[in-house]
Amino acid sequence: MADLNFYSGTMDCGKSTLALQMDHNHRARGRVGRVFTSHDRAGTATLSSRLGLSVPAIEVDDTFDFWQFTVGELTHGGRIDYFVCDEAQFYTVEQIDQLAKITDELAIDIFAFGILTDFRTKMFPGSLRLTELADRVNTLQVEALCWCGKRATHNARTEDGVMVTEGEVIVVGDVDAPERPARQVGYEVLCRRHHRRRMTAATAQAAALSPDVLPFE
Ligand SMILES: Nc1ncnc2c1ncn2[C@@H]1O[C@H](COP(=O)(O)OP(=O)(O)O)[C@@H](O)[C@H]1O
Ligand SMILES: Cc1cn([C@H]2C[C@H](O)[C@@H](COP(=O)(O)O)O2)c(=O)[nH]c1=O
Repeated sequence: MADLNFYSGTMDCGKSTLALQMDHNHRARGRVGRVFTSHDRAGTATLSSRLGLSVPAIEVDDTFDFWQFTVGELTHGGRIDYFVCDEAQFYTVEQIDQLAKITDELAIDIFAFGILTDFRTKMFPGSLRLTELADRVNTLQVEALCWCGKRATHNARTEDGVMVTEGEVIVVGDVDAPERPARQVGYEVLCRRHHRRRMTAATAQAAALSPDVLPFE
C-alpha cells in the first residue's frame, strides 16, 4: 500500500532539505523515484536547499499532467517506487488529485513538501487539496523563529523592507537574513501576533529606537 504524505511548515524550516534526504534514503535502498519541483529559487528544474545541496528535478508547470507522465514512464518499461514533490503549494488542485490517484491506482509513494499559507495568510490551493487528501500531514519539527523568539507560523512578504499584504500570490523569493539584506521583494517568517501587527524585525527595531514610541513588548 502506497501513501500520499504531505510535509508542511513555514518558509526556511527545512522542507527542501528533508525532500533531498528522503530522496537520498530511498535511493540508497535501491528504490527508484522521480523528483519534481516548481519555481525553485535556484532556477528551473532544480530542487535546492539552503544548506547548499541541490538535485535536478522535473519542473511542474500548470500544464504538467502527473497521471499522463507516470503512465507514459511505466508503459515504456520504467520503474517508479516514489515521487518527491517540492514546492507543492504551487501545484494545481487537479495535479494534487492526480497524485492521489497515482498513490491509489499505481501504488507509488508520494512525499510532497510545501508551505501552507501565502503572504496574506490564505491557503495555497495545492496545499489545501493536499491537506484534504493526504494519508499523513506532517509539520516539520525544525521550527523557524520569529524575530521575537516565538515559533514562526506565518510567511510575510516585504517590499523594500516593508511588509505588504497585497500583490501577486506567486513571487519567487528568499527570506532576508543579515548576510542577505532586504531586497525589493523578500520574505520573513513571523509569529501570528507579529504578522497581524505587520511587525517585521526591521519595523520592530525602528520602533524600539524611536524616542516617540513607548515600549510595546
Ligand atoms: N548556515 C547554516 N547552518 C546550519 N543550518 C542552516 C544554515 N543555513 C540554513 N540552515 C538550515 O536550513 C533550513 C532551511 O532549509 P531549506 O530546506 O532551504 O528550507 P525550506 O525548504 O523549508 O524553505 C533553516 O531553517 C536552517 O535550519
Ligand atoms: C509566502 C509566499 C512564498 N512564495 C514563494 C517564495 C519562495 O520562492 C517559495 C517558498 O519557498 P521555501 O522553499 O518554502 O522557502 O514560495 C510565494 O510565491 N508567495 C507567497 O505568498
